[in-house]
Amino acid sequence: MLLLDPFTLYFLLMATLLLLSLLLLLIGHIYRQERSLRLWGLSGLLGVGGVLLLMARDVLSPWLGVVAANSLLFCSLAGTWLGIAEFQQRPLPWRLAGLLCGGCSLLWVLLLFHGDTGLRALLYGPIYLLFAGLALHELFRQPQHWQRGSYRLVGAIILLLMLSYTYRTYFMLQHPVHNPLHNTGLPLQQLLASLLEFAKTLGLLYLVFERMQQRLQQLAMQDALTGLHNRRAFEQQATAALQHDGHHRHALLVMDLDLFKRINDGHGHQAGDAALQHFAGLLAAQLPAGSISGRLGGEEFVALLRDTSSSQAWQVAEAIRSQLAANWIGLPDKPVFQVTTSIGLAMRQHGQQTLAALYHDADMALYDAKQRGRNQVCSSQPLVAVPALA
Ligand SMILES: Nc1nc2c(ncn2[C@@H]2O[C@H](COP(=O)(O)OP(=O)(O)OP(=O)(O)O)[C@@H](O)[C@H]2O)c(=O)[nH]1
Repeated sequence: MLLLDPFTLYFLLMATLLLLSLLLLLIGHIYRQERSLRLWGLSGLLGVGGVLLLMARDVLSPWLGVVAANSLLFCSLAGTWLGIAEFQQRPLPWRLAGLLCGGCSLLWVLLLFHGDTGLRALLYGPIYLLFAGLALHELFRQPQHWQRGSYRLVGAIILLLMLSYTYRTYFMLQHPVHNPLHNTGLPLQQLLASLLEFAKTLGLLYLVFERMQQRLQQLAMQDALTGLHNRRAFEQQATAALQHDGHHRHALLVMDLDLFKRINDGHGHQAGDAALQHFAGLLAAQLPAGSISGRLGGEEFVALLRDTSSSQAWQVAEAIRSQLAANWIGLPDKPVFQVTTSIGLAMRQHGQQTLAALYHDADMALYDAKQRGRNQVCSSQPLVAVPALA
């Protein structure tokens, strides 16, 4: 078996981190909306550059090696933190990051003059801990992120990194005059820290992909105009609800805006869109909590009212109808107009009734409402029209 010494492993890790950083920059270039990826890619490049400079300090001048390398490493830490702030869609604390990096580098230079390695070591740990702490703070700014497994995983990796930096400080204090290249203890710690940095970058990448997937899922399930569920999402959620609460009474409302073609023709397509959005807002305000609503297409909407009686469902439908009829809709600099809706209501008769069967009953009731002159609610059982409230 090929056994690699810690240094070879360390160099291999650095090479992998370099490739990963380049990959992040490439993906960040393709998915331009994810600027955090580019910041993390840059942070990785700075980190690798800093380590290489540190290692080459015997060849280059110690000044260049130590001062430039540490400055790059501080900027790399700031890059991770800025990337997380960007990922959380917060204004980037550029100035603060610049001030911190500049301040840390300056302190480092001053301590070089002082020549006390112990003091430098004491400064080293807190700077790393500060940047890791800022990254953690940004990651868990929203309390709901504590509930998310992926966030907790990245948080745990950053905590381990903080432990590793603390140990590094302790080690440097114990061995004040050391050369990291020829010391036996430090490379192992450096190996561990690099592995954790690597894991952290992968974890952050995972967070971005998770969010991209959520966005795609949202796009696939949401009606773009109204923000309501689209047909597929409504069918999925309503079917699950019917299966889950089999013994409860549910009501289905199928709603179709009246003579919508006239609104489009008379006021323009934009006004028609505004009417659809207005109606979606009305549904959100009038439907009881726990209801599932959606836009099936065109000017047809649907809502499943869970655990409700027929009189409650009737009242909700009637409130939606009368509120819509009572409101004027308008666009800036355009004449206002009114729109009405016809609604078909069906109550679930028994536990086995499917969504398709329920929809069929409600659709028949809607047809009846249209036939009776529109702007009214009709129920499938018994199939009668009930006088409008207003
Ligand atoms: N503005 C706008 N119009 C849409 C959209 N989707 C469908 N429509 C229009 O909605 C109209 C539906 O017309 P019809 O199916 O004839 O129904 P209606 O005029 O509402 O008549 P009734 O249903 O019988 O009351 C058509 O003119 C479609 O072009 C949309 O997303 N935005």
